[in-house]
Amino acid sequence: MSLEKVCIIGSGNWGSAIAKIVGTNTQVHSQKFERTVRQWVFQEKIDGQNLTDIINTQHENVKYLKGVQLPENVVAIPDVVEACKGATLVVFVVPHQFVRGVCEQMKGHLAPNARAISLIKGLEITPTGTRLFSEEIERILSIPCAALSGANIADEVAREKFCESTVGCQNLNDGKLWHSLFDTSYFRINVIEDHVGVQLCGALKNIVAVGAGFSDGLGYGSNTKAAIIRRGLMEMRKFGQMFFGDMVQTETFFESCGVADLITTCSGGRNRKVGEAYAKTGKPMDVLEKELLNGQKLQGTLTAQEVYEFLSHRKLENEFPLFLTVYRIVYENAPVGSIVRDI
Ligand SMILES: NC(=O)c1ccc[n+]([C@@H]2O[C@H](COP(=O)([O-])OP(=O)(O)OC[C@H]3O[C@@H](n4cnc5c(N)ncnc54)[C@H](O)[C@@H]3O)[C@@H](O)[C@H]2O)c1
Ligand SMILES: O=P(O)(O)OC[C@H](O)CO
Repeated sequence: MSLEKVCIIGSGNWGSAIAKIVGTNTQVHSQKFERTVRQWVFQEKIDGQNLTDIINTQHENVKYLKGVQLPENVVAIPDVVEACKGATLVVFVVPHQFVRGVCEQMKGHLAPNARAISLIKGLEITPTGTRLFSEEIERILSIPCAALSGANIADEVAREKFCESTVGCQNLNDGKLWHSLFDTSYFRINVIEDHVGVQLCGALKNIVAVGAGFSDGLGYGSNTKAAIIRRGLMEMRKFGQMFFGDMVQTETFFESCGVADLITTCSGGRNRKVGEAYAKTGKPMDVLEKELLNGQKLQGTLTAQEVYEFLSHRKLENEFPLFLTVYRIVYENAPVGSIVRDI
């Protein structure tokens, strides 16, 4: 049996943390995977040096995951076509606004039996429809795509602090393979057959996290945040039921990708952090993103806008008061205090 050739598309904070796990596991399971893991890195200069050269010599992504050693079998490649050529397993981990462009470049370069997994927390939403990134990847590249999502703040995972994550897939044989690629003693994977629910949770929780940040910035306490989390969870489930019906299982909301991710993201995530700073300073979100995240990307504000456009097109925005309020605060200058008054 030939060995699986793994490639990672993306090298931000989560992309780097996952490269550490994948690079380790291809060595542990050498009967299944080729040792070398190719990682597509969006090229940038750090003090005059290419980020890819730094990763390949120092084995550290000094911009997006400072202080964490990457396995030396992870090879950073700036050209996406070269990185993915002939790959049989493709791990997508780029911020959601870049997925389509990257996929278009990869067309025709993967192995014929390739499979993918999306670690992206976002949805492809337009006023006329909503698509999961697994569907978008399947549509553009004509390969099956599973999803991984969970209560996984990248810095904590990279420092090997115990957590769980959920793989949602349509084919349990592929699920076993993804389990071997990602599961470690500190990153425990549960495989379920609900790739839709896994992705919906990962995307929508980012809107709730921005709301939790507003609450923190206004000085409200744990009770208020718990109320935002509870209402957020209800809206996430309702969105799933309304637009994906039986494809989303209620049990999925009790997995790591569901309530656990909501809790962690509303406590320690970037969306929460920037939401808090917005409530305290009133500076525009894009300015705060630049000031506070050093090139990392906020996903919750964009998702709030995309979800609002999708819902308002159907005159359903009032059915989702928390999602609507986060949108109005960010994009319509609604007072931050409406996060408790209007939900
Ligand atoms: N960071 C986390 O803790 C975490 C955990 C779980 C899931 N996620 C999800 O993983 C996905 C990727 O996030 P991340 O944290 O790895 O990234 P990030 O936000 O840390 O970094 C942004 C990345 O985008 C790249 N980039 C910038 N401009 C680009 C362009 N024009 N085209 C392509 N790439 C470009 C940057 O080089 C960088 O690699 C997101 O959907 C996120 O929600 C993140
Ligand atoms: O930092 P955030 O807000 O993008 O959240 C990170 C992860 O999704 C938490 O699981």
